Amino acid sequence: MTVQADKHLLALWTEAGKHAVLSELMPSLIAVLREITSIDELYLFAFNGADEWRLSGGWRDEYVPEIFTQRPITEASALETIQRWARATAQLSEQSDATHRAALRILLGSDYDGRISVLMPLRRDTGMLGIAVLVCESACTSSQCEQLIALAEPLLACIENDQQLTHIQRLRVRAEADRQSLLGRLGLRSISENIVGADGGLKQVMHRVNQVAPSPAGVLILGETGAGKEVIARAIHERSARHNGPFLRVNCGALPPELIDSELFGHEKGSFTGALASRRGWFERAGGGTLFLDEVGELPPAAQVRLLRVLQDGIIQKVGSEHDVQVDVRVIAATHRDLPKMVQEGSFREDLWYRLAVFPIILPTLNERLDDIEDLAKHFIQRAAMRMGVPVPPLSAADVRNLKRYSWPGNIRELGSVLERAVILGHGEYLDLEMALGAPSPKLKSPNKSEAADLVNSVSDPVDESLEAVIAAHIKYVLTDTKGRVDGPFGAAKRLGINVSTLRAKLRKLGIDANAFRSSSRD
Ligand SMILES: Nc1ncnc2c1ncn2[C@@H]1O[C@H](COP(=O)(O)OP(=O)(O)OP(=O)(O)O)[C@@H](O)[C@H]1O
Repeated sequence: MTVQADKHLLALWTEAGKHAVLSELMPSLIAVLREITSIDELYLFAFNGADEWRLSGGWRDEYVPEIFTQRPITEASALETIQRWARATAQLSEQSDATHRAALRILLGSDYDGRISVLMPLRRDTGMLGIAVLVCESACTSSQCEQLIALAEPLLACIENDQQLTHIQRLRVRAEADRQSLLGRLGLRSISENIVGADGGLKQVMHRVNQVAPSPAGVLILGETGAGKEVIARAIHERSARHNGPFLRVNCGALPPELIDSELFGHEKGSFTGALASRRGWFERAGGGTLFLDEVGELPPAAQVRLLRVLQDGIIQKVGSEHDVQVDVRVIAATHRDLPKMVQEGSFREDLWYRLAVFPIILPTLNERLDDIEDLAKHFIQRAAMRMGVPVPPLSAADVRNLKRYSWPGNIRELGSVLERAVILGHGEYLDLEMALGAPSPKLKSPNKSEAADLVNSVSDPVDESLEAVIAAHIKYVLTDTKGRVDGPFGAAKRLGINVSTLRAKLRKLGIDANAFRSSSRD
């Protein structure tokens, strides 16, 4: 192949590699083809495999007479011509004669207005997938024909890319229509409207969200498990200039330690056993959008160093590569852990903590926003009823009181599950909250003094072992809440409504070590 031919081939592959729609590529494609022959017009047709030809892209000069008999050129007239031609080639292809098969590679054909149309089948091994129609002022020489034939492959790639992009666009339109219809059924205009308590217990939080969302600053969301950290991270993304970009969540705690770097930053092919192909990591995939690093406190020290680098310079290095890659990502991190304490203990880097904590948002627990429980409950009941296709069961004042009495270690997520269960258990006719909350549960919050005393005193009764287990679990739960503290105004004895000495006796009897709860939190 000559240097010129190589140059044309490279130029067309460069265009194909842009993965753009054909209408954008047409001027560049025709410019390359014009260097080979006196081409005036170019039409690219794609065959969809079901006996249909579609005009994927067309280009023509204003001043050149038209190739087709009708003007303006309609897709129908182009198709008719092509179909006529395709029928002719089908007849030719039935013949095994080598000359005819060669002729099928390019067809110098129909002559309209004294011009030559070059019909070029675009083939893959599986068959003919497209046709390029070139309208030239003069006939092509055999060497020009050869050069054109060599360009069939990148032209086909351009058509295929165009088809894929059109397909994706169609899926996008369909997904958006589904989203709108779903929002309509929920009586909402956008997902972000769905933050229950935005004007109640989350008012301060939403104020912080609105303050930080338009800026490029990173955000650290602190809150117990299930308190709504992801919901808040999404709200920031949706209110930011990046809202059209991706929002990706990665749970740092769920990444296998040996794969953390490759997952976050990507890897090159062959960089480790099993790296069969190069792969983009979460940071690259979130380009132009927001990366939500959930459970950031779980990252091991080595990954913390690399995360700090991205946050400082916006630069990552793939595993197995020495090249820096610039990424354009806003990072929102979250954790239920006590990060300052982890810094003190040396398990979380201090410099990373300062970098992440530029704009902290602290989420209240559900217990700290009990006034939102009624609205949240209605929201979850409605959602569950809608999912099950049953009428929305009413929520009574007694139900609300019960829900407020419950201690919610799993926060809003747990509330949602309980209410969904209550709708299911009530068969959509009523709300079976009692069953959904379970029998007297270790999670029941601060029972009154006599209830607690009864429970604890009954430990001496060896008959009912399961009751003993319930008591032990409840004491453990309260100790978790009080972080192992037994006495004092915030101690477990006070919470349980019994004497400190009684509680200490029970602890000994039940084999519970209060000190073991010193550093734990409910998660
Ligand atoms: N304000 C809210 N209004 C409505 N639903 C909420 C709200 N906050 C949280 N939820 C719902 O509660 C559940 C838990 O929320 P989310 O996943 O955001 O919590 P999280 O703090 O990120 O949890 P984890 O610590 O386990 O990652 C989700 O189903 C979410 O839709």
